[in-house]
Amino acid sequence: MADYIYLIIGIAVLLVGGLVGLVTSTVRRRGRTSTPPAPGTTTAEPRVGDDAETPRDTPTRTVEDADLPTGPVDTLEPAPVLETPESTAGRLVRLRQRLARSQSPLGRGLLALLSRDVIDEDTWEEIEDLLITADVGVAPTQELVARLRTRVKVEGVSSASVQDILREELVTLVDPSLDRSLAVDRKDGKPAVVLVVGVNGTGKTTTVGKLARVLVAEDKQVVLGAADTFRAAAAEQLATWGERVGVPAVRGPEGSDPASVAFEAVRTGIEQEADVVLVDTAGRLQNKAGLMDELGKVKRVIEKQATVTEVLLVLDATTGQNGLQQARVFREAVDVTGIVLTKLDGSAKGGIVVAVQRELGVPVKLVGLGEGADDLAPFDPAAFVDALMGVTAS
Ligand SMILES: Nc1nc2c(ncn2[C@@H]2O[C@H](COP(=O)(O)OP(=O)(O)OP(=O)(O)O)[C@@H](O)[C@H]2O)c(=O)[nH]1
Repeated sequence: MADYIYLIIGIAVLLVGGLVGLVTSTVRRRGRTSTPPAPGTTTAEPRVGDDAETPRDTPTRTVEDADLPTGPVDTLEPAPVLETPESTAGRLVRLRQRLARSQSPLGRGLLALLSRDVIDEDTWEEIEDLLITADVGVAPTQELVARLRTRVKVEGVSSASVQDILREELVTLVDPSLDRSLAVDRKDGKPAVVLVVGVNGTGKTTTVGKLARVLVAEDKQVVLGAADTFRAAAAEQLATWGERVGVPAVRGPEGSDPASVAFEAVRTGIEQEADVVLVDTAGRLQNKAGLMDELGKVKRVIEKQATVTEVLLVLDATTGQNGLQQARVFREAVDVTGIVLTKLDGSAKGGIVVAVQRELGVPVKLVGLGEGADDLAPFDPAAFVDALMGVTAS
């Protein structure tokens, strides 16, 4: 009897052992043949040392409840949605008010002084001080005060006439006769080329981006050239400005020759039959000779293919005399044809418009009035003076 029991136990042990061996080898075989999980995904099977799955609070859905895709699944990236830049007319109305807010202390101050019952020598001195504090510059200030003195003496000082006299004389000072149009039309069957120069931090790259938007709003086809190869982020920044409005940006590796990037950008512009190529440059002011070499070379290289139709110098309105010093250095390095005065929204010293035009003998063509993408406007002397005097309706 005992023999039988031992025999049955023995057979049972063999059977269980065989069964366990069979199951293990099947599992191993399955593990070898299954495809490895895609990167970033987790396997469903727990492994040694794995924690148990966190219990889920939400009720599980049955297959019938789940929303199944009805059509083919689209795996393509959605096309980027291009922005529509604000039209020039629209931005002028908006920016005029901003200009008036920042510049009104000068206009209001002048008007208050000229409206005094008696305008004596002290008053004229106060007027002079006010103009000089607003960065108008000594010579233009003296000129303006001389003209105001004469007219006040001849025409009297009723409050209405004083306002008119001041307005007219300020417009004359800003010089409405200067040609402020931008040379951005194709020339000789080639794109116009605008070289944008200025010290880093003045808002140069931002201005190129904003200007591209102004031109796109005018239905122009634009190509950007990131010839500021000194700072890698500048090229990146410019490319982003371009992408937002569907404008291509030609860039080179960090530290590469700015002239070769400018050349490539113009070549691309010619190939694509663009209207304008806007070239951003690095304006390191380490010394005048270096700056002249760099900008001179960029210009020469561009002109092997197309004419540089415009050289815009970007100046920060908040830097006052420092900005004028920069203007002098750049004027010697390259033929500046227009000035872009940025950050006028952050400075109550709008007189810099007058001073910088006198210094360079070239007009302010554009003004930057904020960090927004469409906060760049053409400079209009009459609108500027109206803003100074708090008149925003014209
Ligand atoms: N408030 C105000 N800020 C401005 C204006 N224009 C530019 N900025 C700001 O000025 C800063 C410098 O602008 P950038 O365009 O990077 O200056 P940059 O001269 O190109 O400098 P790099 O790229 O180093 O060559 C940014 O924060 C801009 O948003 C403006 O009209 N008003």
